[in-house]
Amino acid sequence: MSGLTSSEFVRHAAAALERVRNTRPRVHCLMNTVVQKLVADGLSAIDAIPSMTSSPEEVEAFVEKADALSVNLGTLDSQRRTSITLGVSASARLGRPWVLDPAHCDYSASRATFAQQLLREGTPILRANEAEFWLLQVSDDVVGVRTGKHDVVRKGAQSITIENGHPLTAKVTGTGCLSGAVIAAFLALGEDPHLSAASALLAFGVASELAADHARGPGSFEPALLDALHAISPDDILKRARISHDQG
Ligand SMILES: Nc1ncnc2c1ncn2[C@@H]1O[C@H](COP(=O)(O)OP(=O)(O)O)[C@@H](O)[C@H]1O
Ligand SMILES: Cc1ncsc1CCOP(=O)(O)O
Ligand SMILES: [Mg+2]
Repeated sequence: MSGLTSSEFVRHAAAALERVRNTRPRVHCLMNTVVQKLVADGLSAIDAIPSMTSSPEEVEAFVEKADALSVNLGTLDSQRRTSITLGVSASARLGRPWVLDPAHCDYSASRATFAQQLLREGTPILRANEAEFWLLQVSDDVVGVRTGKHDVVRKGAQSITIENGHPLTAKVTGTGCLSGAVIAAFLALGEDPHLSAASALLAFGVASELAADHARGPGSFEPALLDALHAISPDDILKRARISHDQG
């Protein structure tokens, strides 16, 4: 884990949350059409600044103005493929960090092929659920994030496992997509991508636990998650973090 002990990593994550709040990174999202609002609201709640437009004519300009890019393949059509290809190339050319969520690539071979092509551009972070994750190959310099009951953030032989979270998170459509966008906000800090991705997921997992304290089910969990992303403090991370790591 880049030479850090577990407690040093937790302190890093707490401080990274504070830096996101203070620097207000711009995150451009090429997001599926199902969960645009949740993702934009979740980014705003942690004090990042979202933009969501996906027209091919404008995508390069938006990527240029952004600090990081979040790409999601959930509702792929031909125009969106064009925008994503342009956005990802611009990101790689400009050296902007970017995150790929290959949503539902396990349902469609052509989507999986497209995801695999995109992963060759720049140095992305892959954020995927279990089924999607195992379908794709990531090179050793790409950070691979596999979410689920525990989130595993791997780079080469090094991995950080985040045990924080709540099962209600999986009952709200779009939380996986939002977790990818939150990773992009932390990547925008320009720090070690492995630590940034793990810090983002630790903050997201702790926020999910805070939200669950105020929820009666998925319907009330969704707004509670936005409230928790707004309210979560570095201290919450220091007090609640449950992580383990493997230096490989
Ligand atoms: N059983 C679970 N317990 C706690 N958190 C979970 C569980 N399953 C998924 N999550 C969380 O829900 C979010 C979405 O993850 P996941 O369901 O893996 O992705 P997707 O929504 O893309 O299918 C992540 O923040 C993950 O940590
Ligand atoms: C249901 C659905 N269909 C296409 S995109 C999408 C949202 C997926 O969101 P998540 O994987 O984050 O729950
Ligand atoms: Mg998903």
